[in-house]
Amino acid sequence: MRWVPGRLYDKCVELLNGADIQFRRSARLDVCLCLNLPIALVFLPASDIPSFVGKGSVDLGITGHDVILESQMSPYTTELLKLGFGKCSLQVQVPVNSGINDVEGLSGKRVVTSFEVLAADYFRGVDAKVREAKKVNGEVNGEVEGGETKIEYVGGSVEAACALGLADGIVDLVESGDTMRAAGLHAIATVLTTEAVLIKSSTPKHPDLLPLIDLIVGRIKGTLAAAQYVLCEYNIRREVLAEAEKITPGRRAPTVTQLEENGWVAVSAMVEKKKIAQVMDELVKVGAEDIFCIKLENCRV
Ligand SMILES: Nc1ncnc2c1ncn2[C@@H]1O[C@H](COP(=O)(O)OP(=O)(O)OP(=O)(O)O)[C@@H](O)[C@H]1O
Ligand SMILES: O=P(O)(O)OC[C@H]1O[C@H](OP(=O)(O)OP(=O)(O)O)[C@H](O)[C@@H]1O
Repeated sequence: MRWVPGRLYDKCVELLNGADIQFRRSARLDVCLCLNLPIALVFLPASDIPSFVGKGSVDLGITGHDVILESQMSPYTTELLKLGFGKCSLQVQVPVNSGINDVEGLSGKRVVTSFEVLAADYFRGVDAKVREAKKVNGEVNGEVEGGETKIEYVGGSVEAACALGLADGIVDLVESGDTMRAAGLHAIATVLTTEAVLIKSSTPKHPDLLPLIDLIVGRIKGTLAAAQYVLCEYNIRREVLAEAEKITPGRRAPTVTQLEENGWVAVSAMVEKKKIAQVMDELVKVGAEDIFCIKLENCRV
């Protein structure tokens, strides 16, 4: 069966474009050769990527932090970079009208999920806590009894399980929360937060490829930094330069150039894109003039 592009696909392609990793993918093929580097690209379901990378069949991969944990491949893979997309949370959800308001209330009941490893791990802890509390309260005599939450796997449409009478609660990913609300559910706990990450094998099969791997990682890092930062430039009187430098310290230090006009300098520094409006406002307050910011096309950091 051919793999259908999932939620991470568009952002992955954007990242590859930014890193100038050129490829032409034929409609029916999930493997293609890169046009300008000696590498092959393999398009796989997000949940298969940790195992392909962990076993060394593929040298680098992009997938969710959640699926790396779920596939139990963390010991065999190294997370190199957080990629800033695919952000969501794995949450425990119950019907709004169930009367259950915390995970302790769900302990011992039925939970349906696509994340059976993570959910089982989580509820093992919850069940143990509930049993311990019951013991302390004298509700359990001698050996601990009952209280084990039943975790059942389904591959998709997890949110329908409660309405279908299959579950008392679910563990599923939540991004906007629209799916959860539409199914009449609400979240009572967060198991983990996740985003897409770049991973490599912890035991690479091809050590000779390490320089090429480093080159690709460097390019991806540069693409991410270019998207995250802008270059801010302004002119300022030298006597207030120290104040302005506090506002724009740059990644390492700002570049300061003497202007032809006496007593004035030009400053150039990288500033986080999300902070640039506030930074420009503050620069105006300390007397900076001719302030502008330049979008970064690409960089190496
Ligand atoms: N709203 C969301 N729902 C599900 N996953 C999301 C969401 N937002 C981000 N993600 C991330 O995307 C991952 C799933 O990626 P993707 O959809 O590409 O998987 P796939 O296996 O390739 O396709 P599919 O699961 O649709 O068959 C999740 O494990 C999670 O890390
Ligand atoms: O909070 P939201 O923005 O609504 O997103 C969450 C939904 O997205 C995912 O499903 P997906 O669409 O990937 O399909 P699936 O149910 O087949 O996993 C996830 O399983 C939720 O159902």
